[in-house]
Amino acid sequence: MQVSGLSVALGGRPVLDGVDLSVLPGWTAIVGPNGAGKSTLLRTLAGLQVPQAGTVELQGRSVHRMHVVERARHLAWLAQQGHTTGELTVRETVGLGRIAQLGLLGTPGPADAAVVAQAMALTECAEWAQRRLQQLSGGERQRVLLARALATEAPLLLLDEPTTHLDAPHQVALARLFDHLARDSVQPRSIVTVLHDLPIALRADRVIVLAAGRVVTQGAPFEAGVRRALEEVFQGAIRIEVDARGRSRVELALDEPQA
Ligand SMILES: Nc1ncnc2c1ncn2[C@@H]1O[C@H](COP(=O)(O)OP(=O)(O)OP(=O)(O)O)[C@@H](O)[C@H]1O
Repeated sequence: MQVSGLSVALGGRPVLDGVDLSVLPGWTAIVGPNGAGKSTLLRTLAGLQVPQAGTVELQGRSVHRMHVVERARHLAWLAQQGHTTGELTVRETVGLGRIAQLGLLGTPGPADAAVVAQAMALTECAEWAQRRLQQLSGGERQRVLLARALATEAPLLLLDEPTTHLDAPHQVALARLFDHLARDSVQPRSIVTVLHDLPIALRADRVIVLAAGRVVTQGAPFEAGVRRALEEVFQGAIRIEVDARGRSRVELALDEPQA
């Protein structure tokens, strides 16, 4: 995906200001302070927010000009407050993801059921297949909505705060799942996540630091420029160090006096 000169204004205020970036294969984490424009950027990449200027292209075509079902075949989007119909069961909800491949009128067959079952297994929600969404906790619902996104088989996943509501083991499992999906030998996916959770974000292949509607920097989490940009945009409230294995480790600067 190629993004050029993207500018978005909401309520008469500029929210994104000339954003240029390329979504490369692998896992990309978008991070930055509250109000930086992260969700707006993701919505615009997903074709849901029309920009005042600039383009978002997938394989040379504007996502904003694609028909909604065609777009769903190319990319899956998970909202920060994911929309669900509480009356549906988990299996039915995940099954909705198949509309991306079948269209609105298609009839799912055994191959579709297998994709749905695999998506539920990957996010560990298969054991609730018959339960209704309204009977699930926030974290459980989040995993079902992620399974719905996986069931689309779209090669690009745009996920807004996918770790929200998840307990620590499931956050870790999700980071491993993103690694696994990005490196799958049969069906590798590009994954873009908006994340406040910096320890998870720093496990991504690539980090985009956004502040005040602009890309401050982008690169691998171990790059000094990325670490410096993060410490700066978060105003010294975090410290990032690189460990012996070359991994970036983040810590809240709880014991240091704030300037
Ligand atoms: N519908 C809207 N009308 C006017 N302003 C909006 C609207 N939606 C968002 N904004 C403003 O746009 C800016 C960016 O919002 P956005 O949700 O993209 O930020 P974010 O980086 O995802 O923030 P957070 O980390 O708090 O989720 C904020 O200042 C927000 O108040």
